[in-house]
Amino acid sequence: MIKKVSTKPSAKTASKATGKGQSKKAASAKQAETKAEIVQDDLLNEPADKTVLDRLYDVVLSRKDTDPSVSHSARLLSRGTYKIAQKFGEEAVECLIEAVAGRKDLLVGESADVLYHLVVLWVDAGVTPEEVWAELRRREGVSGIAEKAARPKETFAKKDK
Ligand SMILES: N=c1c2ncn([C@@H]3O[C@H](COP(=O)(O)OP(=O)(O)OP(=O)(O)O)[C@@H](O)[C@H]3O)c2ncn1[C@@H]1O[C@H](COP(=O)(O)O)[C@@H](O)[C@H]1O
Repeated sequence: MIKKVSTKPSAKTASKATGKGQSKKAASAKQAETKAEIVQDDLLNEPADKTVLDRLYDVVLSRKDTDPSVSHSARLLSRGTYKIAQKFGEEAVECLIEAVAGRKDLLVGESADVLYHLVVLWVDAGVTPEEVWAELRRREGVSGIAEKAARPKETFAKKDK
């Protein structure tokens, strides 16, 4: 499932600020909403390219320890590593199903789901995108075949078999 980027506070948050003596609260909620709308407009002007992943990480990180009733990321993070890993696994399976079925259009959406859930996994584990980019950078120009051939013969996985 694909979800639009939104930094808007929920309608719930704004509607709570009503009634007598609440006008100040209502005004500040309105102000926050206007500010969030500006941020949302800014986001709509951001490029739809690979930099979106860094922005997604920043948004998910900012959701940590926030209200789980307002943010899906906050809800997922509050449920702990097991649930986060489970969701990531489910999305990965849905992704590979579309790949095997040759449904390219659905594979795009499922890929976005996988990346979102991977970012949640990173936030939960304390891994930053920069660490992953650095690892990919380190591997650049190293053939996978050559790297595998250079591995020590006695690997942990092989010992167990
Ligand atoms: N990219 C995503 C994204 N992709 C998928 N999803 C949500 O992931 C959920 C997947 O639904 P499922 O039914 O599979 O999962 P579930 O609700 O946990 O169900 P259970 O497994 O618990 O039964 C849906 O609510 C989707 O909307 C996402 N939620 C958020 N984002 C991004 O994260 C940002 C922050 O979102 P919030 O944290 O919700 O503010 C958004 O602006 C988006 O950019």
